[in-house]
Amino acid sequence: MRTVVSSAEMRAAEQAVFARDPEADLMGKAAAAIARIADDVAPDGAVLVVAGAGNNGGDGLFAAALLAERRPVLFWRAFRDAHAAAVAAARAAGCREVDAVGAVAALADCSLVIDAVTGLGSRPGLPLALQTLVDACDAATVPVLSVDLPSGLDADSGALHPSFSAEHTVTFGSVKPCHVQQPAASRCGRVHIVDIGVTVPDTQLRVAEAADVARWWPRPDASSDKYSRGVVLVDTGSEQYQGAAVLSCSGALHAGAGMVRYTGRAASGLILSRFPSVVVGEGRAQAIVLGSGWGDSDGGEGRVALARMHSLPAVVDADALHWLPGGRLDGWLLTPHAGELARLLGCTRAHVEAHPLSCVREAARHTGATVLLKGATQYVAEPSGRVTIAVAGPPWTAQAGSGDVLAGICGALLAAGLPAWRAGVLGASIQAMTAAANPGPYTPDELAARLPAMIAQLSSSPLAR
Ligand SMILES: NC(=O)C1=CN([C@@H]2O[C@H](COP(=O)(O)OP(=O)(O)OC[C@H]3O[C@@H](n4cnc5c(N)ncnc54)[C@H](O)[C@@H]3O)[C@@H](O)[C@H]2O)[C@@H](O)CC1
Ligand SMILES: Nc1ncnc2c1ncn2[C@@H]1O[C@H](COP(=O)(O)OP(=O)(O)O)[C@@H](O)[C@H]1O
Ligand SMILES: [K+]
Repeated sequence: MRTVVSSAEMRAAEQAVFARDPEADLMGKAAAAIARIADDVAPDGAVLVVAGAGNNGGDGLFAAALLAERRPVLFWRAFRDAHAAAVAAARAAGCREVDAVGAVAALADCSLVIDAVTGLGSRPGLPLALQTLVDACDAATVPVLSVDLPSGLDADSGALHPSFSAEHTVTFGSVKPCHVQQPAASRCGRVHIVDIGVTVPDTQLRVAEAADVARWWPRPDASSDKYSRGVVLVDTGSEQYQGAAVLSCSGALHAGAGMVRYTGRAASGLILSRFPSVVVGEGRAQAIVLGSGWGDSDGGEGRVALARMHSLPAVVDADALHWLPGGRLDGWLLTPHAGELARLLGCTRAHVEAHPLSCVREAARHTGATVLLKGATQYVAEPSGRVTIAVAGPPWTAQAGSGDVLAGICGALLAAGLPAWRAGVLGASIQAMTAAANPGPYTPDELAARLPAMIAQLSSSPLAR
């Protein structure tokens, strides 16, 4: 699990270092890391460093000085002002200064551009001369290594603004929101996190990693039976949306449920023909999955209320989200997409998309449930305000039916005894990781069938220990 720190939290942590040791050379360490990564990702050829007026530019120019010991380096002061000591170091090391026109012209001969224009102090957007260079970089397909973040983005959000598109980003201490929240995250390329001696604080935002999924995924042992592994009661699908029932059962079974009981309104013969191990009808269970593919079929309110009376953990998906009972929904996992969350909160989808973190937190705080907001970035918010971002995957899973499979996976994890936040994080992560390992337009049921291989691989990998 990695902590995600805001620019203010990072600055405070940096100040704490200087309070302890006023001579601490954080910029020197940052510059050394930038130079090392630059040599790794583009070992030969000239480097163009584009430097801004603040410390981000300072990092880049000190890195320029180090790189100039072994290769040609050019630099452009994009705002004229620049960190004076760093400019002096770059000049003394033999770096050649160019102007805006020279920077664009230099792209033809450069193997790497280091974007050190703005970092934590970045205001969204780029001045025209810089935008011209960014366009030229994109057209010339010269790889960009961004320092801290692609200049132009806002460190503290996932929103898109005119910015560099980096192939690599080197950041310090820990990731910032723009590195892990889409769509901004897609501009960061591969993110290298470098320890420069700043102690990162614990925060209310974290991002899960493959190792967390491997460690926490429930595995049967010699004492396991179908009940201890977890029985999931699945009330999904309807006459109109029969496929949703098949998909959520598939998700639960392929995620390792001990047993799936189906109590929904789709034709049981259809489900049994795909999954003969499913047991049709009520019975003992440890978790319930509700709502995927209900459409406007009757009795939603009563079915959700009944589930509440069972006092079991529940995954509440899709149409069941319209029928949330009053009171605190402790132990429940709500799985809305942005439109469904907007309806829950009484705001617009655009508002949720612009402010996903605050919206998902608000829904969890208001309902007392854990809320998994689905989409390109998947946020799992607990009523306490803590949010965990699931492992990211490719956009191939953006298709009808993925959410139904995900609800089933989360149901299996709840039934295995995982707390709701962990079920949400692991469910969303394993689906994304399976899609990443099987790139292409696989249907949701084909991807569900590939979950067991992914789970087996993770469980036997060193990450699981
Ligand atoms: N906080 C930390 O722990 C450390 C920070 N370091 C570096 O310091 C950076 C932060 O430095 P600063 O606070 O000086 O901020 P930045 O260097 O990120 O940016 C501030 C400067 O850029 C200008 N600016 C910002 N957005 C602009 C825009 N859209 N158009 C035109 N000008 C714009 C500002 O007016 C200001 O002059 C970090 O990103 C990192 O690279 C490192 O030196 C090491 C440690
Ligand atoms: N851009 C994206 N990248 C990756 N996954 C996505 C993206 N958009 C949506 N998803 C995934 O697609 C699924 C959509 O769920 P949902 O909208 O409920 O679909 P359905 O109800 O049709 O099953 C979720 O599992 C979500 O994680
Ligand atoms: K930058």
